[in-house]
Amino acid sequence: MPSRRDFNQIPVLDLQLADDISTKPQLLAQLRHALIHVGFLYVVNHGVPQTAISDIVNALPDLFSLPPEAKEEVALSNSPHFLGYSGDGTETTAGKADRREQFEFATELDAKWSTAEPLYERLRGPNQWPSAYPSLRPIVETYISEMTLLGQRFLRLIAEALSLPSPEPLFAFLSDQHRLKLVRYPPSTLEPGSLVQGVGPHKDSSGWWTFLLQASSPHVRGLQVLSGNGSWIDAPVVPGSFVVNIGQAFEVVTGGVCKATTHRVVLAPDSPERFSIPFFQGVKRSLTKQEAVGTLEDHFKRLHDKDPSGTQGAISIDSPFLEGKYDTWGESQLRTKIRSHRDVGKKFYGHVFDKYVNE
Ligand SMILES: O=C(O)CCC(=O)C(=O)O
Ligand SMILES: [Fe+2]
Repeated sequence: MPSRRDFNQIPVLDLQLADDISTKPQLLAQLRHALIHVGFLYVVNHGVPQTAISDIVNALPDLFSLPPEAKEEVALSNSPHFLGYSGDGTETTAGKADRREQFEFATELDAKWSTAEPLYERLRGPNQWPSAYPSLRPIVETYISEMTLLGQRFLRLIAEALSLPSPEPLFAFLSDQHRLKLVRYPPSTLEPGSLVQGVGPHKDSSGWWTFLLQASSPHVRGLQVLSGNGSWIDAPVVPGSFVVNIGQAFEVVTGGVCKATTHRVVLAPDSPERFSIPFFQGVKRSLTKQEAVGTLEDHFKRLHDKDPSGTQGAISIDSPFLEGKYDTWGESQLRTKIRSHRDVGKKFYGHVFDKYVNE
């Protein structure tokens, strides 16, 4: 018998159905199914203005064509907040180097960390803006604001789909800082039959929810999602959509009823350059394990007991946050960031570097 998380395609949800009381129940039922059985979905008619999307998509070719010194000016290695540019091959996922270059931005905030505060508060801080491309800043800021709003609308729908009495408990987990990556995968020139890792298999660890814009034309493929039966399902470009998926903290808070699903990007032989823009809705840094597990535990246990077939297996949660020895989400994030960007770790977090890298 197929397990509950076998799927062979990713559902497409029309958020406009929420605007009419006669169609909203249909949307909520589709959403509940996608949350519990797939962990990945597309949204269309999502309400994000087309100009905010096309402005950022159109900025990508010029941004990535900047000369090396303009990229160096905003290198991630300058930033204790892990914001800025990192080059092709500098990040590893599942033990292998990823083939992508990226600019990482976040909600624009001051750096106000002092030694009286937990070290993870130093993750909060301002962006680095390339001086060679001054028009980028308003484009990115507008996009982050719009995606912040979409994330909030989406959380309200999720609360209803999961029968929560109110969305407030979900909002209480949110951070003041959401993160955005502008990503370019290079064209591939491989021999037939070989595949290159754009980004290796992973579950999103840095956010509550991810909203991904596939910013290339529909013939450019690459994103794949792991079904419960072990097969990789293509997630092609659906024009006018965002791909939405669950982050690891949300899996923890729902007691594993909603699972973070593994995904990857593979570059096939002769594949063209590919752009994507993931927005990671942030989780508050001070969140403790106890709060994450305990706040909605009773609700999700009841949901599981009411529909044990639908949420079968809900008890197992595979979470570095829960399994790790660090009690807050912020510290667990800081550790992850230091491990994946060791140059930044050594430079700004020298006194904890060995602890986080060797433990
Ligand atoms: O580029 C993509 O399509 C996916 C990127 C991704 O999964 C990530 O950055 O977490
Ligand atoms: Fe991801």
